[in-house]
Amino acid sequence: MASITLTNIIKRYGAGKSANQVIHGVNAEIADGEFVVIVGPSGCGKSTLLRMVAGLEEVSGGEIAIGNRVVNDLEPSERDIAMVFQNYALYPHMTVFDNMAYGLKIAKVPKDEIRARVDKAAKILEIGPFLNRKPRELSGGQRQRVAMGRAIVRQPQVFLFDEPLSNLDAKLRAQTRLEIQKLHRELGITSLFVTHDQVEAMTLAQRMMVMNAGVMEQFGTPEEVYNRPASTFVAAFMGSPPMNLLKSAPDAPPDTIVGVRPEHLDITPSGWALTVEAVEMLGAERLTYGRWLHGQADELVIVRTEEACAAPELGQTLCVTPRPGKIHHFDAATGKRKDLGA
Ligand SMILES: Nc1ncnc2c1ncn2[C@@H]1O[C@H](COP(=O)(O)OP(=O)(O)OP(=O)(O)O)[C@@H](O)[C@H]1O
Repeated sequence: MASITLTNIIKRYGAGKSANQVIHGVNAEIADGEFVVIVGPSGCGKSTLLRMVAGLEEVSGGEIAIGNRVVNDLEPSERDIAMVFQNYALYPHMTVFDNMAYGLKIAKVPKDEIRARVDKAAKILEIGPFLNRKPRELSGGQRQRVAMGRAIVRQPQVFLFDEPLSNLDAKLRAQTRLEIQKLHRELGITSLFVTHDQVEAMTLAQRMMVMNAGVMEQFGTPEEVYNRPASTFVAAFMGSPPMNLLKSAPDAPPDTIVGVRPEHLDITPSGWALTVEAVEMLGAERLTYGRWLHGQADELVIVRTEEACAAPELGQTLCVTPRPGKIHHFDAATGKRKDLGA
């Protein structure tokens, strides 16, 4: 196993005047055995970052080290990594066993050893009964497990996952998420996992890197990222519905955006007076969308309450108060959290 160190990583596509820089100096230290998720919206550069660690993309600047070895100039096959892709990339004409064994055969691992490693991985992933089937005879979830099995048998220092769950339906995705967690607990292999799905990121990550337009906005545990977002971008990206970000809250310091999560607004006899515009019933909870007119300002505020609370009527006035200690302050010019480091 090994740590991964990213030092001032830069990526440019193209050259000269048409060069397009898509990664702008990422620094991160991923500990030996850690499970780190790279999350961010489409186009933010997460796949590019992962592919640079894999050696599938060249690094334009900076240094990537796996363990104590700088790998910038090493071929993917020399990096001691295994990658699991979104589309599984299984060989259709080979059995499950042969798909899992293929990399080992190429590496001239002895036959007995291959058999033992494939059997062990098949047992962990519960795909033993399918070893003689072809990929087309498997469900999407089973194929995804074969793809993971192929990575496991190589006993790499590092696992790289590129949106491996996005082709699965919601139920299977949730189940496979649990299996990946279990796998990581059992094998303890350093893992980098790319997703655009914040729920996947929150549930899988020991720490997560939140990317925005080629910049790493925050690197922290799910709790840190949710409870102390480093910027308005992170505050809005993590959490559904997102944090309310108010440009002109009364009593706020000048040039400050005030953030309050929808679940941290309590309905009170007085407070911020919202006009209810929409109510959504989501089962265990209810979302109320209210317009807050105060001074020159006109802002939409989302309130999340338990389903048991009385349902607000459209058009009624609803007063809410942020819960003490749950208010976030961001710099209006930069979007950065104001009490960072405090
Ligand atoms: N081969 C390429 N040539 C030029 N630009 C590229 C290339 N690959 C990616 N890009 C650009 O780099 C940026 C980052 O792309 P990347 O695929 O890493 O984003 P992503 O966060 O993984 O997005 P998605 O979730 O949609 O896959 C995008 O603006 C993309 O258009």
